[in-house]
Amino acid sequence: MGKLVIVAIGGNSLVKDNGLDSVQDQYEAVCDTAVNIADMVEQDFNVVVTHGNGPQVGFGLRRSEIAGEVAGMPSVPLVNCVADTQGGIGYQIQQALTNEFSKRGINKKVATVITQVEVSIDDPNFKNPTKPVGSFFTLEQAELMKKEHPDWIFIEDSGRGYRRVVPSPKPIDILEKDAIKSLIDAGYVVIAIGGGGIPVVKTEENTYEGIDAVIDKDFATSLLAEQINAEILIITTGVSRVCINFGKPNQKALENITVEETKQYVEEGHFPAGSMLPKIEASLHFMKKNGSRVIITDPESLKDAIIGKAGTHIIKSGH
Ligand SMILES: Nc1ncnc2c1ncn2[C@@H]1O[C@H](COP(=O)(O)OP(=O)(O)O)[C@@H](O)[C@H]1O
Ligand SMILES: NC(=O)OP(=O)(O)O
Repeated sequence: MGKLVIVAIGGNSLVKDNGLDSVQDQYEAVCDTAVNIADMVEQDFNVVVTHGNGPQVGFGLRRSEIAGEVAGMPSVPLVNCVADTQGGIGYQIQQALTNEFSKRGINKKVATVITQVEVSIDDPNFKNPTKPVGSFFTLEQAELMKKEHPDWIFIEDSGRGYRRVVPSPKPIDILEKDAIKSLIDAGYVVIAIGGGGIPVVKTEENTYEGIDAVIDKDFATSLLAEQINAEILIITTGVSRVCINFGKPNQKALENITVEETKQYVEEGHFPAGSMLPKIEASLHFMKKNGSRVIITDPESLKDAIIGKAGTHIIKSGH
């Protein structure tokens, strides 16, 4: 079997029009990414796919709230909204990959694993929501909504507008890791920990129960990469390369950077929390463990990125 690569697909990279896209539009974006993943499989990489759900889980939560406001329907807890996005996006990726493999005569099966991820009830992030979900709003729109829903918290998200945030505890363990490993060993392309995984906590009775939060899929992906001993971590997002001085006149795209240089850029504050910082932190965590290379790029550049012709590559010094 070829090198084990984890590809983490950003939730925003599947939504082009701030939530006004239809399910069919999202499926088309998924199909585009599936073409690039199939290219990697044809190059003999052993691929595991994870994905985000930031926009989609926010849309689901809002639909549930509006159904409550308008029709008095019972609300869907945030943890169930996460589970719904894991199933819904997993289904689309699974179908797109299956069809793409069949079209090309690639003899690979695909399976999506509903994945629970353990978090700590004492995680301080429950008191300090940081994960942006749903649509982007102007400051005026956000202020209006805040008047109507005083408990909502908004942040400015990387110059793209204002978004609602929810708690995002750190992942501790992936409950279905053995099932994921077994499927990889059996030759499946596995889709797992969608939306960062369904957050669960261990009870005093040693059982698990869901808790309302959205885990960062980059942190969850780096934990999975460690647990399955992946060699390469690829994070696809809305930009082809990570930049320093992002959005400023002196913005510079990064091609190859060492772990030490990356840490230096973090210290200099080039990566905002809630968008690029978690990707970089997850990458550094992966490189500290078993990782040999991290690539951050957009889905369209995947094929070129894997052969070093696109994307930002984080490598160990001396490579
Ligand atoms: N230093 C940076 N370099 C490149 N992109 C950045 C940087 N800082 C913030 N960004 C923004 O962060 C986005 C990635 O975060 P986000 O959209 O939340 O991720 P995801 O694709 O996982 O949903 C990029 O598309 C870009 O708009
Ligand atoms: N759960 C999560 O991190 O989603 P995004 O990648 O869409 O932000």
